Amino acid sequence: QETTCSADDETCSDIGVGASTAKRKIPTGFLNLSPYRADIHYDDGWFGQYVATMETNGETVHLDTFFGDRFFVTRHGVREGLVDPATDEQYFFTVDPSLEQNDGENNGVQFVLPSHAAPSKTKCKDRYPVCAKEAKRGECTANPGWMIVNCCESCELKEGFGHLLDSKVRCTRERLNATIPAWKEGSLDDLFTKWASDNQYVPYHPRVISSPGKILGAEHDGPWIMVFDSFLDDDEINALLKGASFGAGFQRSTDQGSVISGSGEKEKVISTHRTSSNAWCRQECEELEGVKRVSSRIEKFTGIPQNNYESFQILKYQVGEYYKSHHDSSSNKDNSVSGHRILTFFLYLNDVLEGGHTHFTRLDISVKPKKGRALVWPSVLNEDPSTPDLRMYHEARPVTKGIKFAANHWIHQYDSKNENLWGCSGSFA
Ligand SMILES: O=C(O)CCC(=O)C(=O)O
Ligand SMILES: [Fe+2]
Repeated sequence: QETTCSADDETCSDIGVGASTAKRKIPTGFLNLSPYRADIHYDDGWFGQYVATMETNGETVHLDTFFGDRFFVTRHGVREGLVDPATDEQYFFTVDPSLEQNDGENNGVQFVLPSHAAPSKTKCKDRYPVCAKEAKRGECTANPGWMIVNCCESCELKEGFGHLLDSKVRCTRERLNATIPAWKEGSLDDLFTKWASDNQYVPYHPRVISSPGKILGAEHDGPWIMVFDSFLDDDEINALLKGASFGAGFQRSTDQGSVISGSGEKEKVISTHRTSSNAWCRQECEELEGVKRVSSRIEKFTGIPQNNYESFQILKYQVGEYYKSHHDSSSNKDNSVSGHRILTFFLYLNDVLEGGHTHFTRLDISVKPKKGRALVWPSVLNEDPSTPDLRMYHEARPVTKGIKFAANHWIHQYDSKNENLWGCSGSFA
């Protein structure tokens, strides 16, 4: 039978967050007849909360909802709304008592996304009712990437930003003040030579694993690869691990799919190449004392400003999990604003009982995870830092016993802070 609940009833808060009056629970079926995979979002009056994905296979998604709940649908993986082409109105669905069916079998409410539902032809559109309010309080300039893409209409009205929806206009190095490269010819050799020979690095226990001509005590002749066995102390490791649980926490790793909207959004796809989970260290995590110490140490080591770094990405591998062979930068010319990832600082945050080695597949060099160790390698050529070094493919071997925690700190050839702020890196986090 029907259940009722009030705002302080826990069962009311699974989807129908913030109910102020008693709400009646009712199952809703969502059926997708359109050719687009579609995400269902609970309308929280703000930017919505993702609840489920509707496939195009004719299967109904069943959700427990409450009367009064409102939902909207977007194209899967991005926030581009699906609209009725006749009216250009986005599909919203309110769970209304008048829609209740009681035919014995199909009790509840049904929402059908019709076959003609499609992304809007109007590109500069508000995707959320709250856009006007957000634009008014200055969000188009404070958070321009997200806002231009999601609240284009309001940002055009408020700031004249409509033309910036086109990522080719919005995302140029000139516009985003990202024209000075971190490395020129020879910078890479100079840096690794300094790390391997200057006494100031001795406390971090440097070791050259591979170097051109086997110079400076390398085990292998090849591109530069170094480790610092005492790079991190326990406080720093604990800070990174603690910060990993802030925000969204560990999520199954995704890849960037292809660009699917003119504004430059890329779909997130679950990776088969990589079965680990990862968390991004942003905001409060980046404020942690230990985390700040690690990033300023890396900045001091490299002489490359923080603006060129991505946030720490923290990785978790359970038994059997791996990351197959890949290159950390794009393997051809990189026309993105921040350019190639030129250097990877890879940090091991624990000792792994067995497995989990980082293996350079084309060089056949393996590095064992060890708590506090940093593994550092370039992804571009010394002679020309705009060209990827294709010898640097590597993989994370499966963990066979225990668990592995590690962190990436990727450094770009150009400033990446404005690129992120202006929504030019394919993700709008
Ligand atoms: O886990 C490892 O050893 C390597 C991971 C890696 O290459 C990456 O996350 O890009
Ligand atoms: Fe990698």
